[in-house]
Amino acid sequence: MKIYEKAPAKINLLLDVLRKREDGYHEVEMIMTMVDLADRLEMEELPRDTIIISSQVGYIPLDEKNLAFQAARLIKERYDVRKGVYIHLDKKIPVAAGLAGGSSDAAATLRGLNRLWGLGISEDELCDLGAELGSDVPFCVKGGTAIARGRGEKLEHIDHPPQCWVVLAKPPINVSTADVYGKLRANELKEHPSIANMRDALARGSFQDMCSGLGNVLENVTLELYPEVLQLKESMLRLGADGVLMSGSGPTVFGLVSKEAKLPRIYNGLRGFCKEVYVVRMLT
Ligand SMILES: C[C@@](CO)(OP(=O)(O)O)[C@H](O)COP(=O)(O)OP(=O)(O)OC[C@H]1O[C@@H](n2ccc(N)nc2=O)[C@H](O)[C@@H]1O
Ligand SMILES: Nc1ncnc2c1ncn2[C@@H]1O[C@H](COP(=O)(O)OP(=O)(O)O)[C@@H](O)[C@H]1O
Repeated sequence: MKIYEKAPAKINLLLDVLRKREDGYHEVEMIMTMVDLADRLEMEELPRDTIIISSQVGYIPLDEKNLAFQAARLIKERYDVRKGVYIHLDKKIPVAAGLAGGSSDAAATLRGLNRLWGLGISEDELCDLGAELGSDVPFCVKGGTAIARGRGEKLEHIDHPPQCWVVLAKPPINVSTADVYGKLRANELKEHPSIANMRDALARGSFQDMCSGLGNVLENVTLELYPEVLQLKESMLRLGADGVLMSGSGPTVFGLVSKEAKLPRIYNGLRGFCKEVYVVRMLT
């Protein structure tokens, strides 16, 4: 039997860091939501007790470094499953982009293998397993729109954003999340974006207030390392996006757009100097 799972990308409408913790992670407050750009996973049981990963792209690891591999190994160990699985990753989400592609693949693997092997694991338990794989995996297990606290694993679901277009542009650089957090001076942050205002904007369905409430304290760190990300932000605004922000640790920049008629100008303008541009919808 073959089963399929979609693994959508996330964006951070808001990302605040409260402090650095003793364990090296940062205490965060984020508002995350999913967009309609997804990897597609195909999973099939194998007669041998092994995990095999394949993908149509050549630039991700296919061994135990792959987060889908780690998710399959974890679920097999924890639930004593002595069966094998073949997982094909049809990658559509840009890699190391701040869009949680790997985390979403891990989450989709947990959901998929729970189904394939009829394990009856609850969604909350899948989230706990996911937290062992990465801070963003629990959110990717549940999806929706949520405030994520702790190191990202404590979730509170909130209202979805008002429907709009999301333009994603990824410059040709790979950003390491650990590097960006490592360079952040969390105790010296002067300004913090307001979770309360953003939550309120979503509750009221106010597109305008959502755009003006966007904020990400990791942005300045990545902008300093890669000035082209700032150029991308400025171009998106100039071309007519209503609100613009870097997602996660970057380097992908997203623009929120309410009017479809604005899209061709923004898309064509960005494609002039950035190969990876996607126009998608919020996944509500
Ligand atoms: C920044 C965010 C925002 O959504 O996303 P991305 O840019 O990676 O998509 C996340 O916080 C990333 O989550 P994720 O990519 O799952 O991170 P992990 O694998 O758990 O951690 C990678 C490294 O980032 C740092 N890290 C991560 C999360 C956190 N709350 N504090 C940290 O300091 C740690 O140095 C850790 O070793
Ligand atoms: N299934 C996967 N898809 C993409 N990248 C993966 C996967 N498994 C492991 N990786 C590795 O994880 C790193 C981060 O990738 P990704 O999750 O796409 O980025 P981000 O953390 O910025 O959202 C990359 O360096 C990549 O080599």
